[in-house]
Amino acid sequence: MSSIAAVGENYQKFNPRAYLQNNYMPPRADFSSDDFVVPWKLRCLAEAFGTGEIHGHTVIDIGSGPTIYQILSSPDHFEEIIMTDFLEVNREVLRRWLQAEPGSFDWSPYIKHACILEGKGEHWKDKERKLRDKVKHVLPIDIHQLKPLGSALTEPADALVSTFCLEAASPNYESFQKALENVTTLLKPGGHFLMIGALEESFYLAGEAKLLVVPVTEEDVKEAFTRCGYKICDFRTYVMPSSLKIGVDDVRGIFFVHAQKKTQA
Ligand SMILES: C[S@@+](CC[C@H](N)C(=O)[O-])C[C@H]1O[C@@H](n2cnc3c(N)ncnc32)[C@H](O)[C@@H]1O
Ligand SMILES: O=[N+]([O-])c1ccc2c(c1)CN[C@@H](CO)C2
Repeated sequence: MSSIAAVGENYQKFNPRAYLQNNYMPPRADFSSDDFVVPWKLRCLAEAFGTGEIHGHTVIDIGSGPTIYQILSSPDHFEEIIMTDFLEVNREVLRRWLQAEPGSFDWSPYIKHACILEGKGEHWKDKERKLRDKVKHVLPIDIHQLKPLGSALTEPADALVSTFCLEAASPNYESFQKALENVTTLLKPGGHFLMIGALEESFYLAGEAKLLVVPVTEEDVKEAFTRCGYKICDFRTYVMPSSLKIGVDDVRGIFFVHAQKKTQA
């Protein structure tokens, strides 16, 4: 079995609820200080969209998983949001939240915080409703395919978002780089890519699953984007405080990159 196939096999044990518990509930879901990881992630995304540079018809979220925080600041800038994931269990969790099914994960603290960061006085229920209106598709994706969305995509998107996906789905740096090339085919020239990911992480837990992660440094990420034909517009790093190192992974830090796909070869 190839190492990529082995990653896919291992993901069959991924438990969305355990993953959400580990990463999106306290202590990691602490909104009490801008210095905590979730406010930092939301601020990176809100500020990038707040520049007004990133807009158009469609934005695709690559490897959404069971989470929606990563698209909270996008609805005002796009007509359509496409969410994607490798696993049906995650796509189902997303569909249930989108349909406001009882028992779905409570993202309201995240939605409220995004409204505060954006400073438009928007009520969080309005943002929630807008988000549900604009997510038009929840599609299967495999970043290791030359055409990650298969034939589901008719034309490239105006922007891409991806959080904790490429390094968590690639067995080594070479396949990380190749996956970036693959997903870049989904983006128009001149389009913007916002990515958040783990720095120097080698594994994370999601219930029974122990997922292997290719450890990447800030330089590895910058080099991958540059080699893939991007201009790096902004790059930020967050050092994981010891209080948030809770045994669910060995992540050392988090990166945020805002990159723009160059228009000519
Ligand atoms: C660490 S989770 C990230 C989830 C979410 N984006 C977040 O910010 O928490 C990694 C995600 O990558 C997905 N994944 C695994 N293999 C993949 C592949 N070959 N192509 C696309 N996504 C994949 C998993 O299903 C999982 O949802
Ligand atoms: O601190 N966080 O907010 C946070 C959120 C999600 C994830 C991490 C940390 C680290 N592990 C990745 C999977 O590779 C997933």
